[in-house]
Amino acid sequence: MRNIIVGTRQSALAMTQTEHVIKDLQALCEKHGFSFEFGIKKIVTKGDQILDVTLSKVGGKGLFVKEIEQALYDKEIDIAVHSMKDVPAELREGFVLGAIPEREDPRDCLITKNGAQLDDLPEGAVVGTSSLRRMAQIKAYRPELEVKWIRGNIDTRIKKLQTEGFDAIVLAAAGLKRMGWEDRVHQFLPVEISVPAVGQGALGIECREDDEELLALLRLYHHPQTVTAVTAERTFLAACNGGCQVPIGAYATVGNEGTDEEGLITCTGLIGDPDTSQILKSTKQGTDPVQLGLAIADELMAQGAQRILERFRG
Ligand SMILES: NCc1[nH]cc(CCC(=O)O)c1CC(=O)O
Repeated sequence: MRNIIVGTRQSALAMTQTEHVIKDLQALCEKHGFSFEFGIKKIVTKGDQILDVTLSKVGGKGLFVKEIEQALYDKEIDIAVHSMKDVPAELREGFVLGAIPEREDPRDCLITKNGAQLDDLPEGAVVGTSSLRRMAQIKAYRPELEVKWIRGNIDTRIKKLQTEGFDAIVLAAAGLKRMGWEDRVHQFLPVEISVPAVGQGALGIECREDDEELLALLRLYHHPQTVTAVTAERTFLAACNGGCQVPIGAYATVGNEGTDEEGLITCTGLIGDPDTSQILKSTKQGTDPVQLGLAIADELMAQGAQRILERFRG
């Protein structure tokens, strides 16, 4: 019986995600005859220590991931559970994403003080977000609203909605759903209004690339459509050379099984300018996620994305 140690950040969301993953893996072990036990080790990351600062100001991709990879390398842990949207384009050498399980709701959502939806917020209402991508899209859709920074874990942000003069906040639906807080959501924003972050709603299970017995289990947890969608999105992101601190979003879906469109990928890429509210967007279809991601990046570059990206890359 091998004891698998799962590393996680200590935020409520990270802990919930990790417990959820362990439950799924235990079920797979039972079903397929693996004899693993699972334990949790909490790790404090740099991203967690500086939650009150705009992350783009402190710079660095993968702020939440570095310390966790070090623990994997030192064999203090065997698995790291990440939100895919926090996973940098390239993993440290010697590590792989052993599984990308089925995606939760990819959308952004709105929680408002008085239950209003985005269209009903009065002129001058203050909307809190911690992402340049959300900021650019909300400003473009409702220019008369005031969009302000709000930082902190989701529980902190929900508290700040009540205490710090915000009328609404925008968060990832997936986090709220995993926390069991879906009933607090006043509006799930259609992806036409807010293109989600690359990988939003998906988890990535990282492990050492030579950990064969663990990889055999994780392979059973892989969700092919999610992998294809996230690959298209991440290829687009990498081609734009942007981490999660630039105003970039992408969202891909894979056609329904058993229909004519099985395997057809539809992907939208977005680069927004939170200063001018200019939005560059392109939607394309194809069957190869890498080519699709690259083609969308090319299209946005042709539309002038470079000028926006340069300002935020730092
Ligand atoms: N950047 C923080 C972060 N990383 C993952 C999620 C939500 C869950 C997910 O996207 O899987 C969040 C919170 C948020 O953006 O509201």
